[in-house]
Formats: sequence, C-alpha cells, structure tokens
Amino acid sequence: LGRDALTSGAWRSLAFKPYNFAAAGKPVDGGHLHTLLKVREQFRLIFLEMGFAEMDSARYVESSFWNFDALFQPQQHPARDEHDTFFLSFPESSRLPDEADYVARVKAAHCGGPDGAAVTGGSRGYRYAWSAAEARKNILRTHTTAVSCRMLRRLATATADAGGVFTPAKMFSIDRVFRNETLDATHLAEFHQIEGLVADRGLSLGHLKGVIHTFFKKMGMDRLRFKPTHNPYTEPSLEVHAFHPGLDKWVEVGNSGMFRPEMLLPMGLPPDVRVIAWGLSLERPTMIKYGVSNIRDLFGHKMDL
Ligand SMILES: COC[C@@H]1[C@H](c2ccc(C#Cc3ccccc3)cc2)[C@@H]2CN(C(=O)Nc3ccc(OC4CC4)cc3)C[C@@H](O)[C@@H](O)CN12
Repeated sequence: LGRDALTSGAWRSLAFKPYNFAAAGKPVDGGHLHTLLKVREQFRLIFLEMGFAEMDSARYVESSFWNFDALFQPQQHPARDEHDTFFLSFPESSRLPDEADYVARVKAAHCGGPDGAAVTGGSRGYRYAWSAAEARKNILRTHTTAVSCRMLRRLATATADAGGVFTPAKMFSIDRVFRNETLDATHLAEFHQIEGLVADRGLSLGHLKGVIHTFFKKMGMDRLRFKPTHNPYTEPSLEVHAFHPGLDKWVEVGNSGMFRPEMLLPMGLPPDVRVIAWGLSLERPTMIKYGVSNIRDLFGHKMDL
C-alpha cells in the first residue's frame, strides 16, 4: 500500500484476510553460547580429560613483577614498553609480594653476579640495576604465563609447607590477555590465550613433545613439527606447527618450552623439578574452525556462526 492509499482512506474498500489467532508465533531463539565460548569449552574438556586442573586466572590487571620480572624477563626488554603493553595510570603501581626473600631472589637473578649465581645455579643473569619501582607498575597482563607463574610460586610454597615433599602438577588456563599492538584483520588489542603446564621431576623435551602431541591429536592434528625459537622465560623453546587436514597445509599452532632455572629456582621449587609448558590462542582455531577471515566477525551483531 503506498502512503497515499493509506492517507486517502482507500484502504477502507480493500478486503483483508481474517486474522488467524491460532497461528504459531515465530520460534523464539532461546539464546546460544558465543562461538568463542563454545570452542573454549571444547579446549577445557580436552585439558580435563588429560587430567589437568584449571588455574584461577580471574585477574586482568597484573603487576609487572608477576607478568615479567618473576619470569626472568629483563626490565629493558622491548615487550615491556608502552607500544606492546597497556600500563595502568590508576592505580599506577601495586605492592611487591610480601615474601621479601622471594623478591630478593628474583632481583638477584636479574642482577647476576655471585648472588645471582648462588640463587640460579650459576646463571650470569642480565647484569643491570633491577628496579623495584619498575616491577611494581600495573599493566593489563600480556599473557596467561603470569598466572602460571603465580601458581608455580604457590606450588613451591606448598612444597616447603609440606616439609619439602613435592607433588607433581598439571594445570591449564584459558583467559583474556591484552597487547598494545596495531589492529588488523587478524589482530585485536586483546585475545584469549590457552596455556598448559606440567611440573614434575625428570621431565624432558620428549615429555613436552608428547603432551603437545596428545593435546593436538584430540583436535584431529597428529602430524606435528617442532621449530626451535626463543622466549625470555623458556629454554629450550619450540614453535609448534601442525599439518591441518582440512586446510591441507602446515599451520603454526602454538609455542612451547621448558621454564628456565632463573625463573623456577628463585621460587624455591626443588632444583630437580622441571616445568614444561605450551600456549596457543583461542581466536585462531575458532576462526579456522568456523571459516572466519576477519577476527572482528567473531564479535558484535554479525555473529551468525
Ligand atoms: C601475539 O600473538 C600470539 C598468538 C598466540 C599465542 C602465541 C604464543 C603463545 C604462547 C606461549 C607459551 C610458550 C611457552 C610457555 C608457555 C606459554 C600463546 C598464544 C597465537 C598462537 N598461534 C595459534 O594459536 N595458532 C593456532 C592454534 C590452533 C589452531 O587449531 C586449528 C584447528 C586448526 C590453529 C592455529 C600461532 C599463530 O597463530 C601466531 O601467529 C599467533 N599467536
């Protein structure tokens, strides 16, 4: 009906179909899990069936101490400046952990010298004047490895409280992390990191490769390649590549390594305890699984996946 037919009253002479009040209404969409959260649940189930316990990762604001210093990441490392990391203006800084002895060992590890070598089993450290003020600066955590760090320190103190009796641990986390980087079709200022770790005596690179094989095999990827790389807090470090049957090509699927003694020994873990860990993102597998080319299509109203 054009506007004039309505305003001129011509509609009065038209025959309208009688209302069918018995007609069923449009089915109401009862709501559904966001695609990312569906994939997060799938990863969570993979970890749980592998016997991993979930870490408490509910802390987006972190101190530089836990996000960087306790991980033996030096204060002048490029990842620690403003163009990679979001620093908070208020509260600008937080207190260092109350355990002054632990902070002192972290400082010694960074400073190096005889004190550092004594704490880290001989590492030369970075030989610079470590600043407590720098370590106190608050940031939005750049990786969930900060959570792993807190949990490993807790494992070390629990071992001490148990009179030195160490209990092995398998832990994971899947949560948001924040990077101050240029946005593009596949990068946002935040993403979800997935991280798993195993702490035990006698772990080797073979165990690291084995646990990663088991993890990715549960996603249908059983052809893996490990490529040497570098992380400040792991040595050795390995990039993980997998042959994706659907895409019929090799895909970089994550990063991994063995946490360094300069990180573990200051925590007070028994010197023969090794920690292997690996990480990946949640967005990358979700985009591949659902054929999303622009990461922004994972968010907002266009979500009809
Ligand atoms: C700044 O961005 C880093 C992110 C993110 C990432 C990288 C490293 C870690 C880590 C770690 C780590 C290392 C040592 C010890 C502890 C944690 C975590 C996330 C992904 C890691 N990546 C990534 O997720 N790729 C990926 C993962 C799964 C997947 O499955 C699909 C079904 C087929 C497909 C792809 C690799 C690349 O995408 C990389 O270019 C982007 N990376």
